[in-house]
Amino acid sequence: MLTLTTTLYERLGGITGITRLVDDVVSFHLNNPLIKARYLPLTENPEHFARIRQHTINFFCAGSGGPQVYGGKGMVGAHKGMNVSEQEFIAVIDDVMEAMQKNKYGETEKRDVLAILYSMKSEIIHI
Ligand code: HEM
Repeated sequence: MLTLTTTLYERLGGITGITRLVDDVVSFHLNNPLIKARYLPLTENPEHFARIRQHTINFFCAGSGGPQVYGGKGMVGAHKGMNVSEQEFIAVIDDVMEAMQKNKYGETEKRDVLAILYSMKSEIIHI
């Protein structure tokens, strides 16, 4: 029997769709009163900002089945010392869901991304 599978990466629109999504998420974060203080300092250093943005795009691509290689820190290393709260964690996920809504992704894709993000909770909060 022939089985056709589509990766989440493909369903997210590949590198083009994911780049658009990440840029929308960043812009939502910078306007979200619950978390903007965490991200605003990044805008003061354009090179650092560009590096984190590129890492985040590659992280999403690689994590959803794309060919890109993620070269940033692991989730514990990236968030250690921030003592991120549960509320901030949910705020980040809410922004991702809102950005997916804006870009008209389907319920299946939103559910898949939600499950992947939620699974990282213990590597990100209170560390
Ligand atoms: C599932 C949720 C999350 C994922 C998948 C995620 C993912 C990432 C990734 C891939 C990076 C780039 C690391 C690097 O370039 O080495 C990063 C950096 C960062 N994250 Fe998260 N993150 C999440 C939640 C959060 C939360 C809740 C906060 C705080 C509100 C946060 C704040 C930051 C900040 C400030 C940076 C930049 C760190 C730096 O300047 O080196 N993240 N995150």
